Amino acid sequence: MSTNRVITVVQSEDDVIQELCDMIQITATNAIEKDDVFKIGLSGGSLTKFLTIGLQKITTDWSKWIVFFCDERVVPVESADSTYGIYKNSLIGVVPLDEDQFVKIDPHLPAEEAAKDYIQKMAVHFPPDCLPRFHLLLLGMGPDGHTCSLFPGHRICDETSVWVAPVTNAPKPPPSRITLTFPVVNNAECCIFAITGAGKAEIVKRVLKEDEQLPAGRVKPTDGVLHWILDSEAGAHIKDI
Ligand SMILES: O=C1O[C@H](COP(=O)(O)O)[C@@H](O)[C@H](O)[C@H]1O
Repeated sequence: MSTNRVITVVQSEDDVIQELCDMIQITATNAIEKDDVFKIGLSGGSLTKFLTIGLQKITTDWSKWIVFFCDERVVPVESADSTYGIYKNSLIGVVPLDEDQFVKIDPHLPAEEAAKDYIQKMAVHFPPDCLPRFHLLLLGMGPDGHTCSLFPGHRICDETSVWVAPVTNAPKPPPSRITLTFPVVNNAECCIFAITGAGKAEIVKRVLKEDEQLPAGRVKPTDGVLHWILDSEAGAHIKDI
């Protein structure tokens, strides 16, 4: 099986949010029709802003959503660095998602234990004895080409034995994190990168040239679809690929 990659360049950040949320709505509808549940993984960073704005506008059966994290920072939920904390404050009460629909890390554990605990929590929602297959993973990318908390050159980029790995020395603060590993990311039915801004144009070009030194360039769902949604600034150099 090869990855089906689709690149969409739109004008502005607002257009990226619109395109992203249209895709989320379609993917959720299809998943609920097929499996009676929608299993989605969220990232942090700029995606939190996109979803806070965009998810309010979609039409879906929210009761069927189970929301996981592609990565999470091991910090208290009250911290501005907690990805769950951001979604909790910006989404709950705004869209009809309950706190218990989020599969959250235990931020009181050290990263190693939090990763093991998260694997147990994930296992409740996926069939036994096979890799979890998410309906949708929403991914971001840092200007260094990291995605989830998979940073360039970090040994966990080559981790194949666990679904979720701890990171205790992330080069971007906060240092303590957990992250899905590549086997799980690449087993998803669909992955979407939503990227904006001129600061990411150069790295977008490198990743789309399939530079496998860069973690984002290693996202290649083995039996799924990979979407890149870019604004005109982030997509400025893609004619050169
Ligand atoms: O630290 C993180 O960074 C990436 C990228 O963030 P962005 O602000 O450049 O969009 C994000 O996808 C990841 O979830 C987060 O933990």
